[in-house]
Amino acid sequence: MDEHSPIPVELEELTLALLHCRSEVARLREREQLFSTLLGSVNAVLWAFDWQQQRVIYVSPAYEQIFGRSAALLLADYDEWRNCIYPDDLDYAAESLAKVLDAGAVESREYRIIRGDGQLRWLNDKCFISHQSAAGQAQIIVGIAEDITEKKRLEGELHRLATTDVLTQSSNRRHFFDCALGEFERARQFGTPLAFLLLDIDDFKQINDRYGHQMGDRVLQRLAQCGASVLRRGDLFGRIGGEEFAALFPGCEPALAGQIAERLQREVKRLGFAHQGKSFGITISQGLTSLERSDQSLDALFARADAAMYLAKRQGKNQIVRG
Ligand SMILES: Nc1nc2c(ncn2[C@@H]2O[C@H](COP(=O)(O)OP(=O)(O)OP(=O)(O)O)[C@@H](O)[C@H]2O)c(=O)[nH]1
Repeated sequence: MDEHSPIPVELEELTLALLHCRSEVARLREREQLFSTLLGSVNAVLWAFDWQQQRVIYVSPAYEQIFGRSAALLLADYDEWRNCIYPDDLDYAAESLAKVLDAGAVESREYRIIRGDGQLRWLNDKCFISHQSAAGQAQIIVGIAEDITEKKRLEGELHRLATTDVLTQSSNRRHFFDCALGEFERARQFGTPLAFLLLDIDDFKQINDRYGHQMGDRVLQRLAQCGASVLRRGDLFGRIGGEEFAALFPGCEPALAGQIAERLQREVKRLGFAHQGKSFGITISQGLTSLERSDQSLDALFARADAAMYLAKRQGKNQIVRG
Protein backbone atom coordinates (compact mmCIF):
# COMPACT_ATOMS: atom_id res chain seq x y z
CA MET A 1 0.00 0.00 0.00
CA ASP A 2 1.51 3.34 -1.05
CA GLU A 3 1.41 6.35 1.26
CA HIS A 4 -1.36 8.04 -0.73
CA SER A 5 -3.74 5.14 -0.74
CA PRO A 6 -6.68 5.65 1.69
CA ILE A 7 -6.71 3.79 5.09
CA PRO A 8 -9.31 1.06 4.90
CA VAL A 9 -12.42 1.93 6.88
CA GLU A 10 -12.10 -1.20 9.05
CA LEU A 11 -8.60 -0.25 10.13
CA GLU A 12 -9.68 3.26 10.96
CA GLU A 13 -12.55 1.93 13.10
CA LEU A 14 -10.24 -0.53 14.83
CA THR A 15 -7.75 2.21 15.62
CA LEU A 16 -10.47 4.39 17.08
CA ALA A 17 -11.80 1.49 19.18
CA LEU A 18 -8.29 0.80 20.43
CA LEU A 19 -7.76 4.42 21.40
CA HIS A 20 -11.10 4.42 23.20
CA CYS A 21 -10.17 1.21 25.06
CA ARG A 22 -6.86 2.70 26.11
CA SER A 23 -8.50 5.78 27.55
CA GLU A 24 -11.10 3.55 29.31
CA VAL A 25 -8.34 1.44 30.86
CA ALA A 26 -6.59 4.61 32.05
CA ARG A 27 -9.88 5.94 33.49
CA LEU A 28 -10.60 2.64 35.29
CA ARG A 29 -7.07 2.52 36.67
CA GLU A 30 -7.54 6.03 38.03
CA ARG A 31 -10.86 5.04 39.65
CA GLU A 32 -9.33 1.91 41.14
CA GLN A 33 -6.58 4.03 42.61
CA LEU A 34 -9.18 6.38 44.07
CA PHE A 35 -11.24 3.53 45.61
CA SER A 36 -8.13 1.95 46.99
CA THR A 37 -7.13 5.24 48.65
CA LEU A 38 -10.63 5.67 50.03
CA LEU A 39 -10.77 2.09 51.39
CA GLY A 40 -7.33 2.47 52.87
CA SER A 41 -8.34 5.58 54.79
CA VAL A 42 -11.41 3.94 56.41
CA ASN A 43 -10.80 2.35 59.81
CA ALA A 44 -12.83 -0.68 58.76
CA VAL A 45 -12.26 -3.81 56.72
CA LEU A 46 -14.55 -4.40 53.77
CA TRP A 47 -14.70 -8.06 52.91
CA ALA A 48 -16.45 -10.53 50.63
CA PHE A 49 -16.86 -14.19 51.38
CA ASP A 50 -17.88 -17.08 49.15
CA TRP A 51 -20.10 -19.15 51.45
CA GLN A 52 -20.13 -22.33 49.33
CA GLN A 53 -16.39 -22.43 48.99
CA GLN A 54 -15.77 -21.03 52.48
CA ARG A 55 -13.23 -18.67 50.99
CA VAL A 56 -12.53 -14.99 51.49
CA ILE A 57 -12.50 -13.50 48.00
CA TYR A 58 -11.77 -9.88 48.90
CA VAL A 59 -10.49 -7.80 51.83
CA SER A 60 -9.78 -4.10 51.74
CA PRO A 61 -6.30 -2.74 52.60
CA ALA A 62 -7.40 -1.92 56.18
CA TYR A 63 -7.28 -5.66 56.96
CA GLU A 64 -3.50 -5.64 57.28
CA GLN A 65 -3.61 -2.53 59.43
CA ILE A 66 -6.40 -3.66 61.80
CA PHE A 67 -5.59 -7.37 61.99
CA GLY A 68 -1.82 -6.93 61.75
CA ARG A 69 -1.78 -9.94 59.43
CA SER A 70 -1.16 -10.66 55.76
CA ALA A 71 -4.12 -10.28 53.40
CA ALA A 72 -2.52 -12.73 50.95
CA LEU A 73 -2.55 -15.46 53.62
CA LEU A 74 -6.21 -14.77 54.38
CA LEU A 75 -7.19 -14.96 50.72
CA ALA A 76 -5.40 -18.29 50.50
CA ASP A 77 -6.95 -19.75 53.66
CA TYR A 78 -10.14 -18.68 55.49
CA ASP A 79 -8.88 -20.32 58.70
CA GLU A 80 -6.61 -17.26 59.00
CA TRP A 81 -9.72 -15.25 59.96
CA ARG A 82 -11.21 -17.90 62.23
CA ASN A 83 -7.91 -18.47 64.01
CA CYS A 84 -7.53 -14.84 64.97
CA ILE A 85 -10.95 -14.58 66.65
CA TYR A 86 -10.70 -14.52 70.45
CA PRO A 87 -11.54 -18.11 71.53
CA ASP A 88 -14.50 -17.08 73.78
CA ASP A 89 -16.11 -15.25 70.85
CA LEU A 90 -15.52 -17.86 68.15
CA ASP A 91 -18.88 -19.66 68.44
CA TYR A 92 -20.77 -16.38 68.46
CA ALA A 93 -18.87 -15.07 65.41
CA ALA A 94 -19.50 -18.29 63.45
CA GLU A 95 -23.21 -18.52 64.41
CA SER A 96 -23.92 -14.87 63.66
CA LEU A 97 -22.23 -15.18 60.26
CA ALA A 98 -24.33 -18.24 59.40
CA LYS A 99 -27.47 -16.32 60.42
CA VAL A 100 -27.03 -13.97 57.48
CA LEU A 101 -28.01 -16.82 55.12
CA ASP A 102 -31.55 -16.85 56.56
CA ALA A 103 -31.89 -13.23 57.59
CA GLY A 104 -30.25 -11.68 54.53
CA ALA A 105 -28.38 -9.26 56.78
CA VAL A 106 -26.93 -9.12 60.27
CA GLU A 107 -26.74 -5.52 61.35
CA SER A 108 -24.25 -5.73 64.15
CA ARG A 109 -22.04 -8.44 65.57
CA GLU A 110 -19.37 -7.56 68.07
CA TYR A 111 -16.44 -9.83 68.77
CA ARG A 112 -12.79 -9.67 69.69
CA ILE A 113 -9.80 -10.59 67.55
CA ILE A 114 -6.16 -11.16 68.42
CA ARG A 115 -3.90 -9.14 66.16
CA GLY A 116 -0.73 -10.58 64.68
CA ASP A 117 1.26 -8.81 67.43
CA GLY A 118 -0.95 -10.30 70.18
CA GLN A 119 -3.04 -7.18 70.88
CA LEU A 120 -6.76 -7.61 71.49
CA ARG A 121 -9.15 -5.60 69.28
CA TRP A 122 -12.95 -5.26 69.30
CA LEU A 123 -14.73 -5.40 65.95
CA ASN A 124 -18.25 -4.45 64.94
CA ASP A 125 -18.93 -6.54 61.86
CA LYS A 126 -22.06 -5.90 59.76
CA CYS A 127 -22.73 -8.31 56.94
CA PHE A 128 -25.31 -9.08 54.28
CA ILE A 129 -25.82 -11.28 51.23
CA SER A 130 -24.51 -9.50 48.18
CA HIS A 131 -26.70 -11.23 45.59
CA GLN A 132 -29.37 -13.77 46.37
CA SER A 133 -28.22 -16.73 44.35
CA ALA A 134 -30.31 -19.16 42.40
CA ALA A 135 -30.11 -22.72 43.74
CA GLY A 136 -26.66 -24.19 43.39
CA GLN A 137 -24.90 -20.90 42.71
CA ALA A 138 -22.32 -19.33 44.93
CA GLN A 139 -23.60 -17.14 47.74
CA ILE A 140 -21.46 -14.11 48.35
CA ILE A 141 -21.61 -12.48 51.76
CA VAL A 142 -20.15 -9.02 52.04
CA GLY A 143 -19.39 -7.15 55.21
CA ILE A 144 -17.74 -4.24 56.91
CA ALA A 145 -15.74 -4.91 60.07
CA GLU A 146 -15.08 -1.74 62.02
CA ASP A 147 -12.45 -1.43 64.74
CA ILE A 148 -14.38 -0.31 67.85
CA THR A 149 -11.65 -0.97 70.43
CA GLU A 150 -11.40 2.67 71.49
CA LYS A 151 -15.20 3.00 71.72
CA LYS A 152 -15.32 -0.13 73.91
CA ARG A 153 -12.55 1.25 76.13
CA LEU A 154 -14.44 4.52 76.58
CA GLU A 155 -17.69 2.66 77.28
CA GLY A 156 -15.91 0.58 79.92
CA GLU A 157 -14.40 3.69 81.45
CA LEU A 158 -17.77 5.45 81.49
CA HIS A 159 -19.38 2.42 83.12
CA ARG A 160 -16.60 2.32 85.73
CA LEU A 161 -17.03 6.02 86.49
CA ALA A 162 -20.80 5.67 86.74
CA THR A 163 -20.68 2.68 89.09
CA THR A 164 -17.60 3.26 91.23
CA ASP A 165 -16.97 5.46 94.23
CA VAL A 166 -13.96 7.57 93.23
CA LEU A 167 -12.32 7.62 96.67
CA THR A 168 -12.55 3.96 97.66
CA GLN A 169 -12.98 2.30 94.24
CA SER A 170 -15.83 0.23 95.67
CA SER A 171 -19.32 0.26 94.15
CA ASN A 172 -21.15 3.53 94.61
CA ARG A 173 -24.57 3.69 96.30
CA ARG A 174 -26.61 3.50 93.11
CA HIS A 175 -24.69 0.61 91.62
CA PHE A 176 -24.71 -1.28 94.91
CA PHE A 177 -28.49 -1.00 95.22
CA ASP A 178 -29.05 -1.80 91.52
CA CYS A 179 -27.08 -5.04 91.90
CA ALA A 180 -28.62 -5.75 95.31
CA LEU A 181 -32.10 -5.47 93.83
CA GLY A 182 -31.24 -8.10 91.21
CA GLU A 183 -29.95 -10.44 93.93
CA PHE A 184 -33.02 -9.80 96.11
CA GLU A 185 -35.36 -10.76 93.24
CA ARG A 186 -33.31 -13.87 92.45
CA ALA A 187 -33.34 -14.97 96.09
CA ARG A 188 -37.12 -14.49 96.30
CA GLN A 189 -37.68 -16.35 93.03
CA PHE A 190 -35.52 -19.35 93.90
CA GLY A 191 -36.07 -19.31 97.67
CA THR A 192 -32.36 -19.01 98.39
CA PRO A 193 -30.93 -17.29 101.47
CA LEU A 194 -29.66 -13.72 101.38
CA ALA A 195 -28.01 -11.58 104.04
CA PHE A 196 -27.66 -7.80 104.20
CA LEU A 197 -25.01 -5.98 106.23
CA LEU A 198 -24.59 -2.30 107.00
CA LEU A 199 -21.44 -0.97 108.61
CA ASP A 200 -20.40 2.44 109.82
CA ILE A 201 -17.03 3.66 111.12
CA ASP A 202 -17.22 4.67 114.80
CA ASP A 203 -16.45 8.29 115.70
CA PHE A 204 -15.23 9.05 112.22
CA LYS A 205 -15.74 12.77 112.75
CA GLN A 206 -13.06 12.68 115.50
CA ILE A 207 -10.62 11.01 113.07
CA ASN A 208 -11.12 13.87 110.62
CA ASP A 209 -10.87 16.46 113.41
CA ARG A 210 -7.75 14.97 115.02
CA TYR A 211 -5.79 13.77 112.02
CA GLY A 212 -7.20 15.78 109.13
CA HIS A 213 -9.51 15.06 106.23
CA GLN A 214 -6.76 13.43 104.18
CA MET A 215 -6.18 10.86 106.88
CA GLY A 216 -9.97 10.38 107.05
CA ASP A 217 -9.92 9.60 103.33
CA ARG A 218 -7.10 7.11 103.86
CA VAL A 219 -9.14 5.37 106.56
CA LEU A 220 -12.09 5.06 104.18
CA GLN A 221 -9.85 3.58 101.49
CA ARG A 222 -8.28 1.02 103.84
CA LEU A 223 -11.68 0.04 105.20
CA ALA A 224 -12.96 -0.55 101.64
CA GLN A 225 -9.91 -2.72 100.87
CA CYS A 226 -10.47 -4.65 104.07
CA GLY A 227 -14.15 -5.18 103.21
CA ALA A 228 -13.32 -6.42 99.72
CA SER A 229 -10.71 -8.86 101.09
CA VAL A 230 -13.09 -10.41 103.62
CA LEU A 231 -16.01 -10.97 101.23
CA ARG A 232 -16.55 -14.09 99.15
CA ARG A 233 -16.73 -14.17 95.35
CA GLY A 234 -20.21 -13.04 94.32
CA ASP A 235 -20.80 -10.92 97.43
CA LEU A 236 -21.55 -7.24 96.86
CA PHE A 237 -19.83 -4.41 98.67
CA GLY A 238 -20.34 -0.68 98.28
CA ARG A 239 -19.90 2.71 99.88
CA ILE A 240 -23.42 3.99 100.35
CA GLY A 241 -22.71 7.16 102.32
CA GLY A 242 -19.89 9.23 103.86
CA GLU A 243 -18.48 6.61 106.26
CA GLU A 244 -21.17 4.02 105.71
CA PHE A 245 -20.73 0.82 103.71
CA ALA A 246 -23.06 -2.05 102.83
CA ALA A 247 -22.59 -5.67 101.85
CA LEU A 248 -24.95 -8.26 100.42
CA PHE A 249 -24.31 -12.00 100.66
CA PRO A 250 -26.29 -14.02 98.08
CA GLY A 251 -26.90 -17.67 98.98
CA CYS A 252 -25.56 -17.10 102.48
CA GLU A 253 -27.26 -18.66 105.53
CA PRO A 254 -27.58 -16.36 108.59
CA ALA A 255 -24.92 -18.27 110.56
CA LEU A 256 -22.31 -17.87 107.81
CA ALA A 257 -23.23 -14.19 107.35
CA GLY A 258 -22.60 -13.72 111.09
CA GLN A 259 -19.14 -15.32 110.75
CA ILE A 260 -18.25 -13.02 107.85
CA ALA A 261 -19.36 -9.96 109.85
CA GLU A 262 -17.28 -11.10 112.85
CA ARG A 263 -14.25 -11.63 110.64
CA LEU A 264 -14.69 -8.15 109.20
CA GLN A 265 -14.98 -6.74 112.73
CA ARG A 266 -11.65 -8.41 113.67
CA GLU A 267 -9.85 -7.40 110.47
CA VAL A 268 -10.91 -3.76 110.80
CA LYS A 269 -9.62 -3.67 114.39
CA ARG A 270 -6.26 -4.92 113.12
CA LEU A 271 -5.84 -1.98 110.74
CA GLY A 272 -3.16 0.41 111.97
CA PHE A 273 -2.71 4.08 111.01
CA ALA A 274 0.17 6.41 111.77
CA HIS A 275 0.03 10.18 112.07
CA GLN A 276 2.93 12.41 113.15
CA GLY A 277 4.62 9.62 115.04
CA LYS A 278 1.43 8.44 116.72
CA SER A 279 -0.57 5.38 115.76
CA PHE A 280 -4.27 4.81 116.02
CA GLY A 281 -6.88 2.23 115.05
CA ILE A 282 -10.56 2.22 114.16
CA THR A 283 -13.67 0.22 114.99
CA ILE A 284 -16.96 -0.26 113.21
CA SER A 285 -20.59 -0.87 114.13
CA GLN A 286 -22.52 -3.36 112.04
CA GLY A 287 -26.19 -4.15 111.51
CA LEU A 288 -26.87 -7.58 110.01
CA THR A 289 -30.10 -9.13 108.80
CA SER A 290 -31.29 -11.97 106.60
CA LEU A 291 -34.10 -12.38 104.07
CA GLU A 292 -37.45 -13.37 105.59
CA ARG A 293 -40.51 -14.75 103.80
CA SER A 294 -42.47 -11.61 104.59
CA ASP A 295 -39.90 -9.28 102.94
CA GLN A 296 -41.66 -7.74 99.96
CA SER A 297 -38.83 -5.42 98.98
CA LEU A 298 -35.13 -4.84 99.41
CA ASP A 299 -36.07 -1.80 101.47
CA ALA A 300 -37.44 -4.09 104.19
CA LEU A 301 -34.00 -5.72 104.57
CA PHE A 302 -32.27 -2.36 104.41
CA ALA A 303 -34.53 -0.88 107.09
CA ARG A 304 -33.88 -3.83 109.45
CA ALA A 305 -30.11 -3.67 108.93
CA ASP A 306 -30.20 0.10 109.46
CA ALA A 307 -32.17 -0.18 112.70
CA ALA A 308 -29.75 -2.91 113.90
CA MET A 309 -26.75 -0.73 113.10
CA TYR A 310 -28.12 2.23 115.02
CA LEU A 311 -28.80 -0.08 117.95
CA ALA A 312 -25.15 -1.16 117.76
CA LYS A 313 -24.18 2.54 117.95
CA ARG A 314 -26.49 3.21 120.89
CA GLN A 315 -25.26 0.14 122.76
CA GLY A 316 -21.70 1.47 122.77
CA LYS A 317 -20.42 0.93 119.15
CA ASN A 318 -17.72 -1.57 118.06
CA GLN A 319 -20.19 -4.43 117.80
CA ILE A 320 -22.50 -6.38 115.51
CA VAL A 321 -26.26 -6.38 116.09
CA ARG A 322 -28.64 -8.73 114.27
CA GLY A 323 -31.94 -7.34 113.11
N1 LIG B 1 -12.43 12.40 105.24
C1 LIG B 1 -13.68 12.25 104.85
N2 LIG B 1 -14.68 12.46 105.73
C2 LIG B 1 -15.95 12.29 105.33
C3 LIG B 1 -16.27 11.90 104.03
N3 LIG B 1 -17.61 11.79 103.93
C4 LIG B 1 -18.12 12.10 105.14
N4 LIG B 1 -17.12 12.41 106.00
C5 LIG B 1 -17.18 12.81 107.40
O1 LIG B 1 -17.72 11.75 108.18
C6 LIG B 1 -18.12 12.31 109.41
C7 LIG B 1 -19.33 11.57 109.91
O2 LIG B 1 -19.62 12.06 111.18
P1 LIG B 1 -20.84 11.60 112.02
O3 LIG B 1 -22.04 11.39 111.14
O4 LIG B 1 -20.99 12.57 113.15
O5 LIG B 1 -20.48 10.18 112.53
P2 LIG B 1 -19.34 9.67 113.52
O6 LIG B 1 -18.40 10.73 113.93
O7 LIG B 1 -18.72 8.49 112.85
O8 LIG B 1 -20.15 9.20 114.76
P3 LIG B 1 -20.87 7.80 114.96
O9 LIG B 1 -21.49 7.43 113.66
O10 LIG B 1 -21.89 8.08 116.02
O11 LIG B 1 -19.85 6.84 115.41
C8 LIG B 1 -18.37 13.79 109.15
O12 LIG B 1 -17.39 14.53 109.86
C9 LIG B 1 -18.15 13.94 107.66
O13 LIG B 1 -17.55 15.17 107.32
C10 LIG B 1 -15.19 11.72 103.10
O14 LIG B 1 -15.36 11.37 101.94
N5 LIG B 1 -13.93 11.90 103.56
